Amino acid sequence: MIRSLSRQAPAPQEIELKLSLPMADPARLATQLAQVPALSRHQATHQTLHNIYYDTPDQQLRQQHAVLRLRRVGSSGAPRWLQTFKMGSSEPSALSRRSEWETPVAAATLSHQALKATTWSEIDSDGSLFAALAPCFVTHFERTLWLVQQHDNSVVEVALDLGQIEALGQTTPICELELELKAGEPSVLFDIAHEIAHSVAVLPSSMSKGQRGYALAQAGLNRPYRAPLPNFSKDVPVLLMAQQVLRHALTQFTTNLESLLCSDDPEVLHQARVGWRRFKSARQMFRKLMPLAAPQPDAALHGLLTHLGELRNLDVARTETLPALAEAFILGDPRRAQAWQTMMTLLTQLSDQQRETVRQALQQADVGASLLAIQQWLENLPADGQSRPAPRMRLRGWVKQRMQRLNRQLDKACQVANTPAQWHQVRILAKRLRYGTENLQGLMPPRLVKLSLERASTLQSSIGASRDTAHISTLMARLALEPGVAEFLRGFSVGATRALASTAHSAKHIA
Ligand SMILES: O=P(O)(O)OP(=O)(O)OP(=O)(O)O
Repeated sequence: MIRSLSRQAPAPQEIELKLSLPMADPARLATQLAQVPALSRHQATHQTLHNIYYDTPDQQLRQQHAVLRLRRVGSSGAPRWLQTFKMGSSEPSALSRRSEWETPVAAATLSHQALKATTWSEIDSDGSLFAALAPCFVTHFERTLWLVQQHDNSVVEVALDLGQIEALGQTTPICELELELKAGEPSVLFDIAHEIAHSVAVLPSSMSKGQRGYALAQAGLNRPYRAPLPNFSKDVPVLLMAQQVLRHALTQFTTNLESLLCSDDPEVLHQARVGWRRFKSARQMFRKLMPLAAPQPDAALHGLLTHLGELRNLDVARTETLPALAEAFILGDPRRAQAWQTMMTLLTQLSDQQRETVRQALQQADVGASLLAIQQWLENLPADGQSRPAPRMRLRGWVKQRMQRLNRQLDKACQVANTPAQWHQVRILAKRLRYGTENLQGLMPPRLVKLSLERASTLQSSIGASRDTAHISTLMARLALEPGVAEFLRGFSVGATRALASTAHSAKHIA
């Protein structure tokens, strides 16, 4: 916890970088980490932590991004109790900054008195909220701690937490690393994280244990995550705006990646890819204003993105395109039904294998290191911007200009589209227009928002549906199909490819 030097903001701050550990074997983690050069020079210590989280029945603390918990340190025989109150922000990021007050208390009972020195009264002026508090979930875990002191006097506490969260009879594992800044600049957190990421697979993670506890209690863990669209005032500095847009998109990507490790839900994968596309579109849109160019994904991250795309194609065929065709092929004939079923079983096996490939890729150290580099660049934007200020501009004018440019690019691509690769380009530009409009709609005239969104989604869905269908023939070549099924799908695919040509033709008129 860092004490602020500013007179206006005396609240102690917790600055923390959270990394999840998508490794198959948590039992080896402590040994592996102990060999990381930054940690090997320091003796690890151990703590057993048991935490009870409190909230009102209608979760007023959660709604205000606040956390109140009682923590027992050590065994139940000789316990030490701490009461912790944290106030966070609504900005999702693996690098969190929260106000935090931690006070020793005599027993396992919440103390109103201990909250007097905090900002509690801002959310509970008459004490009624405190009176309505009740336990809502617990966490308990073993913490292995390294206190890393650097030559520049920075101090970072690196904590490996292994244990579980329990809510309403449900449990979920805790397996994560937290790097908390005790002294120095936040960049030192990334320096140490990079060293760790060379040898241990990590993923930047924006969910606190508290958020995961709430999600567990509501059966909402590992569900598809759609980051909320940022809301700006018209005088927000442009780099902060870019940072918020990019942060939401990157968090959408990494949160769904984490869920992909244990969820088979096609929508989780879909939202991971949407997150990455939102990120890429925003990176492209803001690129000229950036003090430093974003790091490009390395080969391992590229590999993961390719695997995700292949899995998405299989998911779409298995859950959307083919089920819609089943009746047209089967026509009530049991033998045809059997042949269709055999194909669907093969397809399911193929997508299970591909899912496994994705999970293996997520466990590669290089993927985490690449994501960490992107996260660091993103968190540094305002600081980098101080040394290389963005050009002065009228924000609304700039946004309008960008959107008009995107529309013009789309017009041009529609006019020349004639080959599958060109239609694909139209679809990419349509998505860019949609994400750009969604991200910046608060700064655009409402009529332009409406027109751009309508145009982008019409193009995107009509070209997308035909393309998914045309893709079936590529996919089918990978499966040993019965001749009847293969012929039916070949015929269907030829028809779909022609439909794609006519869709692209009408797309020129949407332009
Ligand atoms: O020990 P802390 O205070 O960092 O808290 P935690 O139990 O690790 O929970 P969180 O995920 O909120 O940092």
